[in-house]
Amino acid sequence: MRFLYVGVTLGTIASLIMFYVDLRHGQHDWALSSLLFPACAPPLLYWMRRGSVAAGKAQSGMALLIAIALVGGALASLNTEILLVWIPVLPLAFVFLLGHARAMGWVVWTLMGVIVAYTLFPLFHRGEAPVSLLLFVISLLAAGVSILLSWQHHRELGVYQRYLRTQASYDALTGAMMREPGLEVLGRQMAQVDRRPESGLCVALLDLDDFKRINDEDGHLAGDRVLVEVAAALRGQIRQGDYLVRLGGEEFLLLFPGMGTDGAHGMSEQLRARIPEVTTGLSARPVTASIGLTRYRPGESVGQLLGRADELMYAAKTTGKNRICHDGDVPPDAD
Ligand SMILES: Nc1nc2c(ncn2[C@@H]2O[C@H](COP(=O)(O)OP(=O)(O)OP(=O)(O)O)[C@@H](O)[C@H]2O)c(=O)[nH]1
Repeated sequence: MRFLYVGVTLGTIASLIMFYVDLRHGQHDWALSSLLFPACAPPLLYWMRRGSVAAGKAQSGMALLIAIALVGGALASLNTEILLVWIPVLPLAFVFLLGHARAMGWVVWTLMGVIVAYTLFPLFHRGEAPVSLLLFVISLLAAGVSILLSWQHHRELGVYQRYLRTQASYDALTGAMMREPGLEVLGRQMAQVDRRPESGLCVALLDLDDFKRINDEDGHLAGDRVLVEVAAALRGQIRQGDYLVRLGGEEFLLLFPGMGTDGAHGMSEQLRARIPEVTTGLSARPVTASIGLTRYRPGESVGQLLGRADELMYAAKTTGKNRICHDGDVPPDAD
């Protein structure tokens, strides 16, 4: 939005200077096209501030003004080099106003309008020649360069945004999804099962056993390496489309969308057996995990589902650890 205020102010000042210069040279028809932007853009901005015009519509309105001013200016005065200066500026103005995707359409149409204006120029000016073809093509090439620059900027921005999203969603130590985004995914998966109950969803709450002792006896760094190896093993074992979430500390949540209880139990059993293998040598004693496995019951809340998984995991802890506890009362398996 700040661009809009700066852009309208600069555009208005530049257009008023052009208007003054055109008037001094007695070119009244050119002066009219210079007056279009200062006459329309500030009121549009004012209506937008008051809320009478939606911001998106006001921005499209500004883009339209720029397009009309440029094509109109080209028809009226394309035999002066000064107008060519604006042609490379146009793609950047559109990108700032409308975002990259929409701007490209506007750029194409406006440049086509300018090319048509160049071609028709002699018709409107009794055979008078427009500015040399070489200069005109150079200004179009300069517009091409500014499109490439804006595209490059857009790409870099996309890479940076993806990087930030990853940083915000994935735990730096284990690479597992973090709690918040993980619970959002869980909510989405549950909603999907609510719509299509036959698809099913199982969740496993996995907690490493006696992790505090690993930290105390082998050191915090060893504890970290255990977490890294366990997470890597879990990720390597689950299917594409399953999710691994680090709920906190040494507690992980696994989501198995579309998997029945038998399948999820088999998978959890493999994971449980894999943990001591991948952590051999990292800790003086074998690393094991207790797992609470449950199936989502359509209509229940995230809290109810995770609460049940937690109770089952706790049952696994209290009945000897290194084991899986699962629902005894799940509906008959669809598998
Ligand atoms: N090294 C390391 N330790 C962590 C991290 N996050 C949490 N912890 C430790 O994990 C330990 C968890 O201990 P408890 O909650 O008592 O659980 P536990 O020792 O596994 O006992 P049970 O769950 O009953 O088997 C605490 O000592 C935390 O300091 C981490 O990122 N790295």
